[in-house]
Amino acid sequence: MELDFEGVAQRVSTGLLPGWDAVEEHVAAAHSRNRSAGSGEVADYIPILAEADPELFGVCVAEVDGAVHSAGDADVEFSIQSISKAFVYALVCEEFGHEVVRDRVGVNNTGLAFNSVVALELNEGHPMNPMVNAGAIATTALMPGRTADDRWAAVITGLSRFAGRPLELDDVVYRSETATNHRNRAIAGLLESYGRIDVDPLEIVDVYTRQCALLVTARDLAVMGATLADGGVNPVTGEQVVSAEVCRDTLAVMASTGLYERSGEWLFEIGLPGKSGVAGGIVTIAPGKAGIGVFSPRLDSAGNSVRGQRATAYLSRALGLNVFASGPHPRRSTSEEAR
Ligand SMILES: NC(=O)CC[C@H](N)C(=O)O
Repeated sequence: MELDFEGVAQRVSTGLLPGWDAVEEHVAAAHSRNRSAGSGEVADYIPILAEADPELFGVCVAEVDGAVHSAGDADVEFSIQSISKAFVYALVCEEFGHEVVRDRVGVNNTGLAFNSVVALELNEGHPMNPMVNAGAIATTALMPGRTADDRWAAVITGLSRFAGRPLELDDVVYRSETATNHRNRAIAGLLESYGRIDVDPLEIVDVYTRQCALLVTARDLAVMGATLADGGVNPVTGEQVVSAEVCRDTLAVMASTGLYERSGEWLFEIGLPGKSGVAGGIVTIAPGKAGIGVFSPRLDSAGNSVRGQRATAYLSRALGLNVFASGPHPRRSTSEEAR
């Protein structure tokens, strides 16, 4: 797409959340209304994830002014899994800029499952977007560093800055996925065969597997999301983690591909950029307003948390976050128009 933005400033969207008490009340309601929603299955293709307590359920909203509201198991740790893809993508965008990342990794939905090999083959090895495994592995391969260890260090440091605290690896999850990630190794091998990565495929899958095994809480996800909602400034630590342009680009990709082949449905119901992970987390961003972090391990067939989707949908509606929702602008009075 050839576009011309020369001399056109990016205007910032405005709008406020309701007051502190109302947000607090709605976060509690998002939890209580969905606490007994029982459908979905805990992921088991990574063996250790099958052991998660399916009843865990946490909801958290972090506002861009630093206020944090939570309900339920918002401080229980779980592995970040695919949610990491959005934040690693932001770090790589910060490093290389809009065009390079758009051309190398892509921004279009595959319409296929997150771990699809067919999607790669159908697109001549182009990874398509950073939120599916192929694009995420290609993105992790762009992280700065000479060795796999350097890249891993850059991932853990970068994601910790988004969370505002030092994140740690869940070694058990990492080892469980390493023993079973043959499909991701196949994807990385294909990426190499198509000349789409310049690093050792097995080494980069290892960094990617570690990145997915970082431990976070729903609260961390809310703060990480709020950083993307706040022009790249972590609202709790005050640190500028990435630029505002990078946030805009990352959120656009999340909106179109963050929930894989269910992204259209997500946008239709919730109207916000989000990213899910198979451990049961979802991060959602209301630009200029807040980040939402939810966690509950039971998933739908696309790998998205059932209670998490329900709680986020409630919050989007109740807090007025859907970016497509508008009301009629107050009309000018006839006397004003006559002037
Ligand atoms: N959807 C996910 O969360 C998938 C992440 C997982 N680590 C994988 O690569 O399969």
